[in-house]
Amino acid sequence: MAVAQFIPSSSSLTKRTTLYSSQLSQYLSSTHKPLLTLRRTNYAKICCSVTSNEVQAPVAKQSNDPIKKPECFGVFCLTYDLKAEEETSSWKKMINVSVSGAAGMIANHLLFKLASGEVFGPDQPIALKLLGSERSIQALEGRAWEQCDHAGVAMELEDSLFPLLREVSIGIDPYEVFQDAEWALLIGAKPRGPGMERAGLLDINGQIFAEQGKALNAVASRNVKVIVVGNPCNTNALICLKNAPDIPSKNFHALTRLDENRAKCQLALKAGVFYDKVSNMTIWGNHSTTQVPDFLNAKINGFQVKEVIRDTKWLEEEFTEKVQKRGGVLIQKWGRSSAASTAVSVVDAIRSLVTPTPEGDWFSTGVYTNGNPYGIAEDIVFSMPCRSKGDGDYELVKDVLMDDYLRSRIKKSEDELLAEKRCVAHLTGEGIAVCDLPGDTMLPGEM
Ligand SMILES: NC(=O)C1=CN([C@@H]2O[C@H](COP(=O)(O)OP(=O)(O)OC[C@H]3O[C@@H](n4cnc5c(N)ncnc54)[C@H](OP(=O)(O)O)[C@@H]3O)[C@@H](O)[C@H]2O)C=CC1
Ligand SMILES: O=C([O-])CC(=O)C(=O)O
Repeated sequence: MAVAQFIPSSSSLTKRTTLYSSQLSQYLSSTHKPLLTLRRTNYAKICCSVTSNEVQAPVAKQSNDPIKKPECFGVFCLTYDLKAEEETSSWKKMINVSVSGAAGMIANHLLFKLASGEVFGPDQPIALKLLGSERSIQALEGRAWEQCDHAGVAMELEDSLFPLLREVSIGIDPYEVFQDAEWALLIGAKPRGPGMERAGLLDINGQIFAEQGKALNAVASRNVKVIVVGNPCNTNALICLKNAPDIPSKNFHALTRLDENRAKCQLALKAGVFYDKVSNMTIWGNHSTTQVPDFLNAKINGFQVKEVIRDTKWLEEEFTEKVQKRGGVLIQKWGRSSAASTAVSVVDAIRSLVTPTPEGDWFSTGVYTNGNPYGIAEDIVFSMPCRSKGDGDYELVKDVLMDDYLRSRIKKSEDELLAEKRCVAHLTGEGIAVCDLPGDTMLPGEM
């Protein structure tokens, strides 16, 4: 099936491309597969020290053959009927957190942080709903781990004895996995392979996010917060929100927190301070090599960066490029893209929304531009400075400085995102895609 006709522009850097999505349709059409639910009721009680007469014998509900009847396995199959509720009675109501790309590298770090309580707090029980594919479901369940290069995520979650992890469910149908999701962490995406055009990546991954947007719209909580990690994350987030018209566009984020963290690290290194002394760090724009790490507004020990680091040439050239291309350097070292630091930055991104922003500071996240006070084009997802009261919502920061350098850099990233948007018009319901991407459009991990 031809899904988009990319019309050549006058630029010699663009190519006429017609994309086919049969492989992807196969991946996405595998819907309505059974959802495996791993549930442990009151498991926290078992982990905590309660007196033995409060704990009744576990009522085992294990299936005889967990491979043929994969409703549950291992410790998640046991239902404990505990009378004593002191430990859990102070807990908040359980929240549903859906994670796509759950068998991938980033999720492998992130899931354990989510389950440990370090993200949502020590009194916040969670249900993890993992979205995999036909291919990865075995890795997620851990049933065929001997043949698989993935770890068995569910088995490792089980072995971690996390008291706050109340349910684990696994599925390959976003309409089931996103049911009542209060947080959707969308990590799964195809990485760009050798010889693949960026336009091709935008289309293939864009279709994943169009489908997932529709699923969120149909079944997720009306106030779900969505964090898109899978690249190209800004445009994927735009596609997702356009396909979820019943969910506020404001609730969709593209992850640029890793870029913020990378920028803070480089400034700290140059200034010879610990990185917790760097604040007010904005990443403007796309999670790509056009992103703008803003050294005009950032502070070190409460002073403007330019008062501390007087080498403007270093800031404009070396620092900026280092942050923009940090992902690529990491790929050269590792042979794969950043996973642990990305997971940490997802944690930071969520925590910035669920805890009040420290007075005077802000954080960066890629959000919908409608109504922004900076003159950035509307109707794209752009990284900007935000503050939160800790209620999951945020406000854009109004009191920021602008100069010609910053404005011109922001414009370049804006142009890139507008071009990406034209390239996925067939996925946002805005007509025929015209793909005239600037020649230097690259992900941070591309060199
Ligand atoms: N925004 C940011 O700051 C960053 C973003 N990223 C991006 O995050 C994404 C995930 O990275 P990472 O976890 O390391 O990647 P992995 O390759 O380890 O995992 C990717 C997961 O995506 C899933 N997937 C969904 N659809 C496809 C498809 N069509 N083709 C291939 N895989 C698919 C796979 O799921 P399954 O196994 O179920 O088939 C796989 O588990 C990438 O897009 C990467 O570029 C990475 C670093 C930073
Ligand atoms: O470019 C990539 O695929 C990885 C990435 O986003 C990053 O490291 O920032």
